[in-house]
Amino acid sequence: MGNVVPKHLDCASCRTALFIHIRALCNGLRAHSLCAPDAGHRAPPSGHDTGIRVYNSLSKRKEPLILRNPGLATWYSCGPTVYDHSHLGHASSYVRMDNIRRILTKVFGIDVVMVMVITDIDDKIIKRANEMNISPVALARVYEQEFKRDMTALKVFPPTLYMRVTEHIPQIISFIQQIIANGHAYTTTQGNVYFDVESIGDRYGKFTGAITNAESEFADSDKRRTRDFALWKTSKPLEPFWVSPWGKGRPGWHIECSTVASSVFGRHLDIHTGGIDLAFPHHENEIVQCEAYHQCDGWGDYFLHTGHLHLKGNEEKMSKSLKNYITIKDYLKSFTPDQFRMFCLRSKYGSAVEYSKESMQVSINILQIISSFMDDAQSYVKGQLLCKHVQEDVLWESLNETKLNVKAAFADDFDTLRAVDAVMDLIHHGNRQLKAVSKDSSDATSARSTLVFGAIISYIDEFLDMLGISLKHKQVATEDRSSALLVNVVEELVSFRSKVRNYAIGTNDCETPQSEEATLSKEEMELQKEKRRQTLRDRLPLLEACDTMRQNLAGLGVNVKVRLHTVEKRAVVKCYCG
Ligand SMILES: Nc1ncnc2c1ncn2[C@@H]1O[C@H](COP(=O)(O)OP(=O)(O)OP(=O)(O)O)[C@@H](O)[C@H]1O
Ligand SMILES: [Zn+2]
Repeated sequence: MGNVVPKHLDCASCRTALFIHIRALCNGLRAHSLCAPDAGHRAPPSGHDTGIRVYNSLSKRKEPLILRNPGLATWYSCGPTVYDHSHLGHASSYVRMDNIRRILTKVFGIDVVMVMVITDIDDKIIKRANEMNISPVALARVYEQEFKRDMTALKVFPPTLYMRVTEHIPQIISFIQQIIANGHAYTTTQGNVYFDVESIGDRYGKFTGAITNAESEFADSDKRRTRDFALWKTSKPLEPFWVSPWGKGRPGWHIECSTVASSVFGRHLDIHTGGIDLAFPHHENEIVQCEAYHQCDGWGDYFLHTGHLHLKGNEEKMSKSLKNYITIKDYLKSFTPDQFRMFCLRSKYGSAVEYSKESMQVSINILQIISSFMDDAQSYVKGQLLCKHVQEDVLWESLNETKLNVKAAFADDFDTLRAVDAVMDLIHHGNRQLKAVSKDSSDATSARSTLVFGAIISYIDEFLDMLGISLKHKQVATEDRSSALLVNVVEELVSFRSKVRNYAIGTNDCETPQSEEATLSKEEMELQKEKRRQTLRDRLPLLEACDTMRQNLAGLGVNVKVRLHTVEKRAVVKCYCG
């Protein structure tokens, strides 16, 4: 995003410097629990303590999350620069932030007012539009729509307000005028406006302190000092422009976020988010612009940054400009949104994540374990799965402990990884109690513990639903609106297979009752057994077809289970059950 990064990325030394810088920031994020030496620098915000602790990139430590208004969080999120497809890097950043938002609202009862800006004018948009021979606005609208569609597909809640840069140019111009009037920016004869970093003394460098803009950027610029950055850029021939007091031009990247955030939230903002690459210089610059405009100190109470997603064996983040991306649309051809959401839950939002087929497989397996447990637990509650006596008190205790552990994990910097582990522990306990027995077993008649399993099912359902995962649509890719229909079709198919299979193994055939079996002669018994064997041989192709269908459905993520008590009597079909 923005106009600083590509210049860095064109040049090998700047690229290296940028990666070192990002790694340093990521390391800072990983060391969440450590206190940074300068942590005491900022006064804690005044307001209402939520009981949550968050890692604040500003102080580089975990702090109590204190909101200005009780039960309400104001949240500004940097949005995408829309000149190309959205990729899994965007997906991971926005899904992880969506999880935080869901936790805030659904677990802690905090309403969130979230604003996200869409960067629809920028060097890269203009360049790409020229290459494609279309207008920058047309290009931006196409990819903006695609981004929104992709987010919907991944079940990311839309922000309260999406705001486009191009629809706020007058506000941006006034914002810059005020910064100039307050003595923190200067104009040049070429029609550029720059922020005067020296004018704010040592208040620059909240995120880094050490990094300055590259000399290469300074070389062909009319700014006074290296660290100064553009608020308004004069337009080159054939570029889109807006008329301003400084001539025809367009806004710099950072100013759009400061203006839009201030236009909605005024001088106070609780939470600001983005990927870790945005901490410097983007967020650094946003802060000083806002402080210069509002004449305040400490704009933005909490800065939360997501770690980067990168491909296995690749140190660089997945990015449009590096062309090393997998689009969200392509990803959803092979995987489901729920599988991606589970992938995101399996790490802390601030850490880097490695994307690979293997890491996806781990998430798929977890969902399958959950799904399988929920199926078994439901069958048990319905009386379809007969089990040994259940130790209810152990399960009630485990459920209560899980609830406490999950909430504590969420209150500790939204630790989704720990929360999922706690739920998997509960499932482990549940599975240990669901020991299937045959219907003839004496255990089969013991009283069922339906209530505790009902409570566990309901809790896990709520937990997943809260985090945007729905087992009801399990294993079905939801590229179109017909997913619900598809689920019904799959269920119909599975039920048909089950009828065919029962016929093939002779479950529904009239048999000689056990009481009468005793009266049969040895020859008659032998005849009866031979008749059964012949029936099974005749119907073997049907069994094989059922088996093949089960394997094929498993390949598509639909697991067909055969209940123990319906098959165990028949030794001959053992090789087909499971
Ligand atoms: N690989 C990634 N991992 C995590 N977050 C990412 C990744 N790539 C982008 N983001 C985040 O997505 C948001 C929008 O990013 P942006 O539009 O700048 O994407 P980009 O692919 O990095 O683009 P560019 O290559 O043009 O800089 C930002 O908050 C950014 O930090
Ligand atoms: Zn921004």
